[in-house]
Amino acid sequence: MIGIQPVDKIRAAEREFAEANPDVNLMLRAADQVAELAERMVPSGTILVVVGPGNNGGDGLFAARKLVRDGRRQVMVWPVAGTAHPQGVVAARQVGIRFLNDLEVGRLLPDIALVIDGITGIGGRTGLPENVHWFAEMCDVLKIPVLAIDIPSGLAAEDHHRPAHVLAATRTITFAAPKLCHLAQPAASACGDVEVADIGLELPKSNLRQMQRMDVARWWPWPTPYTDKYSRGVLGIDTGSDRYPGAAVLPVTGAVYSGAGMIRFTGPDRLADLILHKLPSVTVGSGRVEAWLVGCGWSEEGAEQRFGPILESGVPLVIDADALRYLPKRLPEGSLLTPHAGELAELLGISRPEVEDDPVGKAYEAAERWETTVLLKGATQYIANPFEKRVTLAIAGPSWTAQAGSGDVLAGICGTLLAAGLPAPKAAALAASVQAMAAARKPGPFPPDVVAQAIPEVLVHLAELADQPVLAGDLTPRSIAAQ
Ligand SMILES: NC(=O)C1=CN([C@@H]2O[C@H](COP(=O)(O)OP(=O)(O)OC[C@H]3O[C@@H](n4cnc5c(N)ncnc54)[C@H](O)[C@@H]3O)[C@@H](O)[C@H]2O)[C@H](O)CC1
Repeated sequence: MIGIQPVDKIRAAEREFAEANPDVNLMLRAADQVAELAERMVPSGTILVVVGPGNNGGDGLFAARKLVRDGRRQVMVWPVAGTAHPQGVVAARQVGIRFLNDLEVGRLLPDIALVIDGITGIGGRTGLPENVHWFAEMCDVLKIPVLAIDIPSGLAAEDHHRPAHVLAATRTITFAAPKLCHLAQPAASACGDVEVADIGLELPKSNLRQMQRMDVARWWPWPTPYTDKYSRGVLGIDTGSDRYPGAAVLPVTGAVYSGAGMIRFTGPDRLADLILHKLPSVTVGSGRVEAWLVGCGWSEEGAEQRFGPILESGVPLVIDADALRYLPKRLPEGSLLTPHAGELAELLGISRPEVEDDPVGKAYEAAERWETTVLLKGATQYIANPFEKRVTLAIAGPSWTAQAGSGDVLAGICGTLLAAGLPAPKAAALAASVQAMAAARKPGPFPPDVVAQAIPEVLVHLAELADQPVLAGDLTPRSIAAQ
């Protein structure tokens, strides 16, 4: 698990560090790491460092000096605000770095091997300074690699929005810990691969975190020689309707391919036949279960009658789709709600854009209101845990999972894990992460049931990795795709 840090905590840690280590210059440490990464990205060629008026620009200027000294290559600086970090400017001038104006930048840009973005960092407000819009567009058109220092300029550290104008990065090097913009979509799509550099800051535990592959490997309920189908967990599934027959098949597919010990399907008989045709290991009819999955594709007719007896069973429930409309005030302990943004808006009596503007806050609000875990689905999936007062981001996958039926499969995976006895926050975080990793193995328009069929491969791979102390390359969807 990696903690996502807000700007005030980073600044406080920086102050504490400075008081305890008056002789250490954090900016130089940051600049050294920027220069090192730049060298790795482009071993030769001219580098243009674009700097703003703040300390982010200071990092850029000291990195420029280091690049000239170590690499003896041409490095140029464009101070976009006219002024820049005074000591940084002196340091850059001392090694003969050339400072450019807008016209010169426009002329020289096609020959630049790498742009280092030091316009704004954690002090940045959303939106790029206007005089840089053309530059961001040219970098994109000319496909010039961009290394962002701390935060790609145009993004705000704690905001998941991606504004119209942003200097999109190929890679971002951030310090001490990731910020929300690095991990939450759509902002994350402007960060490229994100590297977290240790500059010596000590940070407190964060209540906003992101799953890592090692967490999935550690928490997965791996079967042991003592396991049988009952101890692995029996999951009851009541989903689908004549109008939505696929919503019976897809959750069951998710549950089977994520390793449910046994599945009891209690939806309409005609749909049971459909399921058995594809997945003959599923049993039909009621019996003892450890958890229920309800709601996918119920449509409105008869929904309440289906829900009533299942609610009374008292076992933990995964409550998806249509069942979210009939929530009682108190839910069985250990239950999990799995709304998308529209469903969460309906639950809270607000508009969808209000949820999309503040997904962390709204998922948490619903979790507190129903005293239960909420998995908010979308390009970034948020798991709100009201018991430990925190929100976890699942591992992200490719956007191909944005298709009808993905949520049904995800609900099935959640059901497997609840039935296996996992607490709902862990079950939700594992399920969403594993589905994303499966989708990364099938990065194309594969239907959701085919993506589900890739889950066993992901689990085999994770089981091998589970013995290893460190997993390198976490954090970004691209690194997952590389597995
Ligand atoms: N905290 C650390 O761990 C370390 C951080 N370092 C670097 O310092 C920056 C943060 O520097 P700061 O001076 O506080 O802010 P910025 O440089 O990000 O920007 C401030 C500057 O920019 C103007 N501005 C902000 N947004 C916009 C905008 N949208 N349009 C125009 N102008 C904007 C603002 O008004 C200010 O003038 C951090 O990210 C690190 O890179 C250290 O060097 C190492 C330790």
